[in-house]
Amino acid sequence: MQVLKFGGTSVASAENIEKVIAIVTRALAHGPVVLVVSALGGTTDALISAGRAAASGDESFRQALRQLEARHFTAAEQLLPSFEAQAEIQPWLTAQFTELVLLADGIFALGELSPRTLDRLMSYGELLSSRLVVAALQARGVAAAWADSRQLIRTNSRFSMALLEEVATEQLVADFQAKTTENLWVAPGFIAADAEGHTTTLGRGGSDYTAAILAAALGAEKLEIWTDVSGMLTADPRLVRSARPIARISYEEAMELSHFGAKVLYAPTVQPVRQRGIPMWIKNTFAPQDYGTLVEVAPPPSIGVVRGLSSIGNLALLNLEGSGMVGVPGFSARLFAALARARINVVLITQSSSEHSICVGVNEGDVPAAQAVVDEEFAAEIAADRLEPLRPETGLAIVALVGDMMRNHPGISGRLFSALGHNGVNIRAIAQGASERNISTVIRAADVRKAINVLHEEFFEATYKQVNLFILGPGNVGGKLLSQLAQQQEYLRDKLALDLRVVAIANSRHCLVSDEGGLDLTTWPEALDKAPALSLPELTQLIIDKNLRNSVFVDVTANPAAADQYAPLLAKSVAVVACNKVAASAAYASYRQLKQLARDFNTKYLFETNVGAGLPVIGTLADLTRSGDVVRRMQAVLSGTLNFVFNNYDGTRPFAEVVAQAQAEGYTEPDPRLDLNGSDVARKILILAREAGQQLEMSDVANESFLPASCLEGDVAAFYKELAVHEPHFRALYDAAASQGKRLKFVAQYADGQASVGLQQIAPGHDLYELRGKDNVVLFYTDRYPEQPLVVKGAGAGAEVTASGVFADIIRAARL
Ligand SMILES: NC(=O)C1=CN([C@@H]2O[C@H](COP(=O)(O)OP(=O)(O)OC[C@H]3O[C@@H](n4cnc5c(N)ncnc54)[C@H](O)[C@@H]3O)[C@@H](O)[C@H]2O)C=CC1
Ligand SMILES: N[C@@H](CC=O)C(=O)O
Repeated sequence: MQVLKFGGTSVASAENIEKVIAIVTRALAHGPVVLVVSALGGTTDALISAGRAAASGDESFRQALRQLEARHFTAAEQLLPSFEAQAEIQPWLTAQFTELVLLADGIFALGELSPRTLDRLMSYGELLSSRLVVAALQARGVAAAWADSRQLIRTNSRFSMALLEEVATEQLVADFQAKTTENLWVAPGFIAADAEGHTTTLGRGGSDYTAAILAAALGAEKLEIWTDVSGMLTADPRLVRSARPIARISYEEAMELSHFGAKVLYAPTVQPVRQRGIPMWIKNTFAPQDYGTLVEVAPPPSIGVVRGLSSIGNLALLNLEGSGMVGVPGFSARLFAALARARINVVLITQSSSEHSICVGVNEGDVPAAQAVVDEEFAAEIAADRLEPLRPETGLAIVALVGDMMRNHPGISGRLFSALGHNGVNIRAIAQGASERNISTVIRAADVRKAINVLHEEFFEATYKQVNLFILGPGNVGGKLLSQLAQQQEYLRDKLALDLRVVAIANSRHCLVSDEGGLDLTTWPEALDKAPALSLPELTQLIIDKNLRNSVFVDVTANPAAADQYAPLLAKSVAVVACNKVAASAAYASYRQLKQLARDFNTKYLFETNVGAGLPVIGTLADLTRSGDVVRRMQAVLSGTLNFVFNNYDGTRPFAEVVAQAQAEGYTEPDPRLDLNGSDVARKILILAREAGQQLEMSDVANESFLPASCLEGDVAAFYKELAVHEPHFRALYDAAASQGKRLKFVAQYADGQASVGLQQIAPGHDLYELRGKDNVVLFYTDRYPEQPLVVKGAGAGAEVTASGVFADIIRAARL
């Protein structure tokens, strides 16, 4: 005997029922079949709302029932081609709907819908669908007997969620089997009856359960649950696009996953087949060729140890806390007894070993009742201040990892916590049974999508990690960065398993945001011009609200207001990558705060390009200090612009023209005066000193500017004019150095807690002398490099190299 169950979508229309018939006909070739069907998709909901409308005096229930009637008549017409077959079923359908209307009229008259009446009302869905399927089969020459599940399955009288009476059911099934000759029975799912013959139901989704009960009672060789997806998936596909079917799974794992929200299977279904060791398949009616999922005793181990992820929402935590609980036996018994009296289902339990609190998870809808019964139960202890009143917390969800093999693998929870922690997902409670088959975490409902995706990547996608970028300032450097990202996207997927998606690009006028899948990195300039404006705080809020996993904010502006966004973003575990130097060179306290926030919220604040553009200057310094070395002295040329200017200025061309060339080639700051007056270099040596462990402020950096003060009055155009006016000054500086065979270098120095920047004449043979083009050089003198310094040298400015430094920081942030 095989038991096949088809869900609501599988029998939602005549066309779908044809598919069901084809599958059943094929199965019959292998032996007798019990076919269990759900109501036509949407019917149960329609019946419930019609019943509720009737109970509340709303006559719209009549129209709803007329619509249901029409739908069933249409299905009958489509399924039964012959006039005779239709003539046979139509009076029966009419009689059913007459009964249904009478029942609803009764509800309307009484103004009350009891659980018992609701069960009766709902039962029509499956009664109608199963009869239609029998008629359709018979019309195609397939002999089928209709088996009324109310005469096969005995339950108690707990209406809407009746409990199975196993022994009586087995007897009823055996009796029916003894008197039935057909090889195919068609039974309505979901419904049963109590000892008095009242119709009961087995809980929403209960048709799966019906099939499992019948399979167990008949000792079937297999149970097939036919639905609209190709088996149980590694995660809810509405949340995780890359979720994939699980080929084989144990009963226990299937039970855990279905209990924790995997809607494909009604949780109680597993128990009856598990008891008898009956293999259960989950198959897709619309893709019968797909393998589906086989639920069995001992499936092969899953490669990634974790078999699946699931989640349930609408959860509340109830926290019972107080010193009066410590070491006193019986508290939990009283808590659970009180909840049970109010028929409140406890979804999860945790208790700390201090015994100072017990925390239980319940459905949010049960919170008021729970609060009332628990506070009443513990009224005396609360009054005596030995317990606090029950504290409910709502807006939560459970995300669970499921897998039989987890118990043999240390480190699974470590990976779970670390993946969630890096993404700013706060875990409110944790539960793990001694079987270690399920690790459940309670998190904010708003974090579920992110958490499930992060965990899916961690445990199932050895292949890709999605990283979501928000890029501010697609100018000189930002534009190059976007080209590099576009060019490298495929390589990163193939070689580093990183799926870098640019979710938003913003400049000072527009903000372009992608809906799904990331922005097209070839057409963004035109799209950005048409995009609406968004203020910086609004952009920050958007990033927070999107709540995407592995989010990175990339600041490629020179804007102080942009730097103000780092703190709120880091506090939400959004990584910050900046070539903007404002934040790292602002007040020491705020620089520290940002670094601390990154540590506290398990994320990264990276600004390697703040010094030496794409050169590994800050990274090298960090490697030195991390390994215990102490930086005693630094000497450096840190301005690409000034090095370029002094390398190219010899009096044959005006100084202003050489500066303009540096700007045109993309070496200067957006405001070139910051380079020329030494501020940019001062910021850089300040950042290096801080990274070396010194608590310095910008005002501590001595800046001996070579620029006449009048050059800084007015705007950038005035600055260039004034440079021209002071040509003799620059010529004199050059001549003084050249006459001694020396070169001009704008040098940054740090020693003994003191930092300074200024123009120096450098003699041949000096470490700073041979420094071409726009190059930078940093000499680190440390305890381990006391005389011969550790040298970092190379191109220190330019959009391309800076963009590649930012890119490298993005990869660091992404891999955490
Ligand atoms: N050019 C270089 O060699 C290096 C540059 N940097 C840094 O790179 C940063 C960018 O430099 P460039 O690309 O040359 O500048 P840029 O002026 O070409 O680009 C800046 C971009 O920021 C945008 N922006 C400015 N204020 C904004 C706001 N409030 N909101 C949104 N967008 C805003 C502008 O619209 C523009 O798209 C600067 O902080 C600079 O210090 C760092 C290392 C080397
Ligand atoms: N304007 C800067 C660019 C890098 O920080 C420079 O010239 O060095």
